[in-house]
Amino acid sequence: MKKIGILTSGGDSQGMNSAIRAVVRTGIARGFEIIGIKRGYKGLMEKEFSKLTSRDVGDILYRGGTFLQSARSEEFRTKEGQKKGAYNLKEAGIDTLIVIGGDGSYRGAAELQKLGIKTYGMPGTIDNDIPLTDYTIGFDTTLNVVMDAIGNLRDTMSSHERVSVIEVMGRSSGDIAIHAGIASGVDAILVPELPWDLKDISRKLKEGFDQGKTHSIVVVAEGAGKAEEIAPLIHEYCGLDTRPTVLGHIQRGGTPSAFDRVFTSQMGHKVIELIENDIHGVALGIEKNEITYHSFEDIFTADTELKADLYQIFKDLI
Ligand SMILES: Nc1ncnc2c1ncn2[C@@H]1O[C@H](COP(=O)(O)OP(=O)(O)O)[C@@H](O)[C@H]1O
Ligand SMILES: O=P(O)(O)OC[C@H]1O[C@](O)(COP(=O)(O)O)[C@@H](O)[C@@H]1O
Repeated sequence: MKKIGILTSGGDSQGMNSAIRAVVRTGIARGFEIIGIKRGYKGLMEKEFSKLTSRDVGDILYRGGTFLQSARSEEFRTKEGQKKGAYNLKEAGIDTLIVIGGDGSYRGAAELQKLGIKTYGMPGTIDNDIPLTDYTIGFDTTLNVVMDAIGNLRDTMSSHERVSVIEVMGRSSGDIAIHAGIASGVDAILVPELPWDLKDISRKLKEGFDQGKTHSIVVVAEGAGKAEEIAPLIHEYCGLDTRPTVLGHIQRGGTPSAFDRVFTSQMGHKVIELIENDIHGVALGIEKNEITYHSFEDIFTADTELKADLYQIFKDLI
């Protein structure tokens, strides 16, 4: 019976469990054996393999995180580590591997493809920073978590007439900040992809308070700066009382949204179809509401989309 390996790698994201469940259940129904690999490429190095049954993936659909767990592996970054990974898979009779993770995980999968393993990627990162997919796994859930947190902060900031400076995740992407910022009607959004002028922002915040506002919210993507540094600067520039909040890993938890559950189920189903058709060396995505796939090479060379149009909408709405 053909064996298919599956692992989750890099930062976990809400919906990974749903994707694993869909792969296991569809795969078994089509006559494949699904082998779960624990702790991403780290577990691949250490041969942490075990066969997954339909029952093993019961009760995980609505849980955040990944029951296969995730890790980062320095050993796997090396050529020797990658050869060891391919060897460990072949030794266990696994010639096909599904990797759920972000850009780094995709790079590892592409290396394994060159070493004779048929690999597949699924975009598992809350940051939404994988090209050729409109959404990544967990992004939608994270937006809802951030939106709730901003709502809570707004309540208390309003009572005390303060400015809340909220740092959200996104090492090199402003997607969480822009989407959550628009959804929450915030006053300023700082992202790594676009320039910003803190003195100008501070002046506008002050104008708002002078016109009767009782609170203001500034969202900062972590790749653009630190809330702990930006909050005192705003105070220095305009005199308003400010408070920094780093949302941190709270954003990566929580039960997956309906959107994240449904599209990961579709992707898990689709990847088994690709395996049956012997199409490999590709990563899946969702584009215009359709599950699509592209070669790793196309993903690595695609332009990283700047969300300038969405940012412009935000500017027009404040
Ligand atoms: N350029 C690369 N080549 C091969 N493997 C890589 C590469 N970059 C990252 N990896 C592997 O993928 C793992 C996850 O990558 P990382 O960048 O931490 O997360 P993500 O996949 O979420 O971007 C790393 O720990 C490493 O083992
Ligand atoms: O949990 P860690 O290892 O501190 O990683 C934090 C990072 O995880 C992320 O949420 C997502 O990163 P990945 O692309 O590795 O999934 C980043 O925005 C953040 O900088």
